[in-house]
Amino acid sequence: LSKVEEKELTPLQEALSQLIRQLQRKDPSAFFSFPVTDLIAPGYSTIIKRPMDFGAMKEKVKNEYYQSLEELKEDFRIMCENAMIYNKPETIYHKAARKLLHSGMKILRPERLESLRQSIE
Ligand SMILES: COc1ccc(OC)c(-c2cc(C(C)=O)n3cccnc23)c1
Repeated sequence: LSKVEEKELTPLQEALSQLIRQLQRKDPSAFFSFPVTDLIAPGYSTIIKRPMDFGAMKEKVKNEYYQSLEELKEDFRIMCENAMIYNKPETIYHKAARKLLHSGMKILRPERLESLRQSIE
């Protein structure tokens, strides 16, 4: 082990990290990489009750918060829906969120998660 204790990732953490990497490739503008602040989005924190972003997801993987692949899928859906709630339909963020949700649901489709689940059991 190096000086800083390197913690081995569990199979679930490995699978979750791989899924997040694949999902983030569908967000080339990195609009979903970090929390949306009230500074860049006025009133955001009063409108959006469950903020979510890819950085928060990675933190939850690191802290072993997710107990299943489904929980990641739920957070991903919330993240995209937040953007479609706060941002008006004609904005680049609303459009990016709808496109991201669509491509993300292919990456996270049930049969894909089922086979991934079996491979880590
Ligand atoms: C223009 O560059 C950036 C950079 C980071 C962002 O969020 C992390 C956003 C961003 C991301 C969002 C979302 C996802 O709603 N957003 C909404 C209103 C105004 N800005 C944003 C934009």
